[in-house]
Amino acid sequence: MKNIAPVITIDGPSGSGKGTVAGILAKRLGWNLLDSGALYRLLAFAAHNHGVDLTNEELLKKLAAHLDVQFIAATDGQLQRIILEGDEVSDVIRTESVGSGASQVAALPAVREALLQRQRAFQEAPGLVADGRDMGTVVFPDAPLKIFLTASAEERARRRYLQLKGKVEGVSLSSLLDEIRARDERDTQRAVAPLKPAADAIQLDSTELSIDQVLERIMSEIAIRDIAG
Ligand SMILES: Nc1ncnc2c1ncn2[C@@H]1O[C@H](COP(=O)(O)OP(=O)(O)O)[C@@H](O)[C@H]1O
Ligand SMILES: Nc1ccn([C@H]2C[C@H](O)[C@@H](COP(=O)(O)OP(=O)(O)O)O2)c(=O)n1
Repeated sequence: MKNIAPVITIDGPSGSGKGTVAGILAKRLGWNLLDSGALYRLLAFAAHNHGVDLTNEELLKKLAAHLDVQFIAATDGQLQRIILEGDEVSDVIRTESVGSGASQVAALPAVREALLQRQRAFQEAPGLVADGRDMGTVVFPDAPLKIFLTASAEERARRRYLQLKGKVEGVSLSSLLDEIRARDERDTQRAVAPLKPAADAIQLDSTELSIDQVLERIMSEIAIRDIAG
């Protein structure tokens, strides 16, 4: 039977606010959440732990197919928790070095293929908010609402800086800007499922918008489409 749970996709580059907005939206609607970037981050992290080279497509494909991961949904006052092979890794996978590894393994076609069904399995009633790079173009092409969230690279680096300052030692705005630009380049230029807006995506530039203003815009698109009951 066809799965009819509606999906809202939020794609865009690093630091555009996808994860924040997707998390709040899922909570507000009472829907499931797919943080697809976490899967690529988990794979890069697991590869590092198991001594697998980030260019070894065959081994990475196997690792992706057998990733022992649990997503524990957010509850009041607690963020979503991610458990890899029995250990909580929610925070350690968020560093820029794991992000860069994620972007490298994500360019490998066999890895993307191995993670595809795992991502589609999140499409369950009453609905799904999915964030990433190819949610609207490849994973959920029939989603009734697709958002492509952007912001200038300078603003995205500034947001990351504010987010990491005090938590991670030695962060600098200029190195974050370089890393964001390198990741943008790799994610948009790769041959398979590159970062780009779906033809039917609504493009939102959040450079000058607050998180609440972005949410307001998305809520009005949801209301227009009447997709959340
Ligand atoms: N519109 C916005 N204005 C200001 N800060 C924002 C906005 N959207 C997100 N942020 C902040 O920017 C940082 C990165 O956001 P995040 O949701 O992790 O981005 P992404 O998932 O696209 O990488 C977080 O600290 C978040 O609170
Ligand atoms: N659907 C997705 C999600 C992430 N990726 C890749 C590309 C990204 O640079 C890395 C990390 O993604 P993630 O969304 O966690 O990163 P940001 O929070 O945007 O910095 O994974 C992807 O190729 N496809």
